Amino acid sequence: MQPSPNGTSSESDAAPRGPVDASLVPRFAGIATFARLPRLDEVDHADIAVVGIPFDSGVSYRPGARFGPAHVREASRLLRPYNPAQDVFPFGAQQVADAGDLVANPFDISAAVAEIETGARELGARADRLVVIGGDHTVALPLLRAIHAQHGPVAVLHFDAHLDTWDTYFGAPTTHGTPFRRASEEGLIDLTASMHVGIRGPLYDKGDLEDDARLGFAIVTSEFVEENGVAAAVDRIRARVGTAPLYISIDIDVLDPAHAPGTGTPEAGGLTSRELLRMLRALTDLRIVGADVVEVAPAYDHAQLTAVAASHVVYELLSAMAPRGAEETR
Ligand SMILES: N=C(N)NCCCC(=O)O
Ligand SMILES: [Zn+2]
Ligand SMILES: [Zn+2]
Repeated sequence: MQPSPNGTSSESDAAPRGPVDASLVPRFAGIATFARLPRLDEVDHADIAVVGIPFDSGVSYRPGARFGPAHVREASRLLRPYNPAQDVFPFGAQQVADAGDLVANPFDISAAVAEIETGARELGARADRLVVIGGDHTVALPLLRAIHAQHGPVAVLHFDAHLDTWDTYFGAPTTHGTPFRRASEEGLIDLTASMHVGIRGPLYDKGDLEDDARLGFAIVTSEFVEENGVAAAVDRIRARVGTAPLYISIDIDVLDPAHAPGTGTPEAGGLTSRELLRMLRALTDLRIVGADVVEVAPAYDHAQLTAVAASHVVYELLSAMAPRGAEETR
């Protein structure tokens, strides 16, 4: 294989352009794109664009997820080309590129949501699928609007400590605690195939769960995973999602604060990063049409714990989305 001057490896024009080779350029050198991948403007077309949305004006508690994309990119420098857990080269089996960040108005949530939807739709012309790094969970609503325009109602597999199907906060309908209620009301999701995983902690009222079920979500709680194990949780997820086009939304606070302290609304009693990664690895053959990883807030992080976890979550998503063919390429 001929390394190019910037240390990226590419065997021919047709092969995907992969990350900067860490054996040629130290992984701590250079400007951080996700996993040191090429930028979207450096490739003709991407199968998947990784894109940041530095927006956190929808938070109900600790702010700071606007700095999530940069923090996750920094921690992603250590990722390597081959994923043995899924036996795939996620950057060789498909072209993945970093599209930078979408611009979202920090002072006007409605304007931001419109900008995010437009930005996602426009990116859709240059990349087949998007994997988004948030940003707070508000961003899932415009992303689902863009996905719906392309695919119709999708199964939403939502990993989170929180339901995020609440109605309003201080009268505001568009916040990080409400995206999936709005999405359900707008007909964006498949009400027979959507599910929350990792739910735990105090609610506002008993009726929250009744509302949530009516809005189309089944639930695998964090406690269910503890009592029955990952394999049983995966069985329930796969039975629910079936063959529907699947959008995966991962709030990093689904992890226990011991595994992901850097987030705005932490809840005790969460999943381990090992459990979450195992669940994602079991989704390989599902029809994943897009994904987000949200709520990483670096100000509360320590030693990049949360960002390392989030970067591996993105890596498992990209691996699960990679086509499986006869030829194994890096
Ligand atoms: N989407 C996240 N992370 N949290 C929603 C929590 C809403 C609340 O403060 O009750
Ligand atoms: Zn949450
Ligand atoms: Zn959330």
